Amino acid sequence: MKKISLLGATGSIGEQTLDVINSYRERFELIAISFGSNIEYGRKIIQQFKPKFVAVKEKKTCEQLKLEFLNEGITFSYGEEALMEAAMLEEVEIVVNALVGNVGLVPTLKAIEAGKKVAIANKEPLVTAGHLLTEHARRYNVPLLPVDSEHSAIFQCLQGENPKTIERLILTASGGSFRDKRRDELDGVTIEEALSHPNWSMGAKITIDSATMMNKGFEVIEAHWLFDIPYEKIDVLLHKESIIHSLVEFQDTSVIAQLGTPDMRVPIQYALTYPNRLPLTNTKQLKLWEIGQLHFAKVDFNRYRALKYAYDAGKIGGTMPTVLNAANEVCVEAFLANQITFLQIEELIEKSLSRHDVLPHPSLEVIQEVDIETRQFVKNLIS
Ligand SMILES: NC(=O)C1=CN([C@@H]2O[C@H](COP(=O)(O)OP(=O)(O)OC[C@H]3O[C@@H](n4cnc5c(N)ncnc54)[C@H](OP(=O)(O)O)[C@@H]3O)[C@@H](O)[C@H]2O)C=CC1
Ligand SMILES: CC(=O)[C@@H](O)[C@H](O)COP(=O)(O)O
Ligand SMILES: [Mn+2]
Repeated sequence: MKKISLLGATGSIGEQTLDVINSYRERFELIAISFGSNIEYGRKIIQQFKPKFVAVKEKKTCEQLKLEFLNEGITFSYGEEALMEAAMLEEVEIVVNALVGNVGLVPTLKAIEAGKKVAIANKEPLVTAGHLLTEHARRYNVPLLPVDSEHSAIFQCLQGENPKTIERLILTASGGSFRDKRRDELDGVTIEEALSHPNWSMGAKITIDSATMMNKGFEVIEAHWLFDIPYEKIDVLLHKESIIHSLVEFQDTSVIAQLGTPDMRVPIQYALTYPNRLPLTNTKQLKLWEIGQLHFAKVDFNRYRALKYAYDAGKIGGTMPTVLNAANEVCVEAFLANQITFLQIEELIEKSLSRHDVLPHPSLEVIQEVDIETRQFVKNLIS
């Protein structure tokens, strides 16, 4: 029985992880969950899976649930400490990090320190502090198992291969909600339009990141850290169907790709069962004859400026990716709250990056300071 702690259980990845766990109850046991403010869904998960430990964001939610589940042997806790506790519980073997945002950084470090395998969907900590997470994973000899579809694809393509023979990684990109619009057509786009991803149903934050293509920029940085590949050897390829999830080119010019219908339960389940595979229930098999054609195009960095900022920030390194992520988190939240326009997301990120004096090899403390300072800078600009 694989014992799991699921951080961010009420989100899009969280829900799909629960679906995988539920279809293999004889193999997986949900020991702990965390969630933020979605108490209705959180309550349902507790009723269905009866986890032993529940971490929530607010004290009020914690107190309410304690009363509701009195005498059921469940420990409830709240705040950042609770998230860390959920990541470190003795009996847990694997932590699935399905949180959104940099809030997942410290719990991931703690999970690694506690010797847990980490299935990581939460990409923002890898952008903010990829060096710390990967150094930590090496030091504690713990695997960081990719859940992001592109990274899972690359991970699958690399099984049995010598990493030294990799020529380049090719991340596919759908182009997001506005892929059929020119840059000069992005001026008045609405939140609703931005939230309409062509291929994937995901949480709001990543859907906006896909629309700006900051998501792909984050994935470039994520790939750099997870696979230890220089930025010069990581490409992005526009592929509107999201059927090829990513590709690896080897030195002998062979290219290996991983394909499948867009369903996040595939990479989630692979991370949970790795190095084995299990049948996935209730999903569509890939029928290429029904799709007929797949499309590919080169990325225009002037159209997708956020992607360019991410490459630049990644190459500069140090605290620059921390600034990139922090500014992006504040901007996406502000866009979703109707405080800034879609194009202002890029503008404000560019302003944050260009004023920043990079600090090399930042410690966790430095990263946290830069993160807070950047958020404040962007909030001041917005207000
Ligand atoms: N969705 C997808 O298909 C994919 C997502 N990813 C990445 O996976 C991560 C999760 O994405 P997604 O599932 O879409 O996100 P969602 O917004 O759907 O879910 C986020 C989860 O994190 C919880 N949460 C958010 N903020 C806090 C906080 N401050 N403290 C505690 N818990 C918090 C939410 O709780 P609540 O809702 O209860 O407030 C929710 O459970 C992101 O980093 C994303 O980039 C990567 C590839 C695909
Ligand atoms: C499902 C997944 O992994 C997302 O990160 C997805 O990649 C978003 O699609 P695009 O960023 O390619 O639009
Ligand atoms: Mn992805």
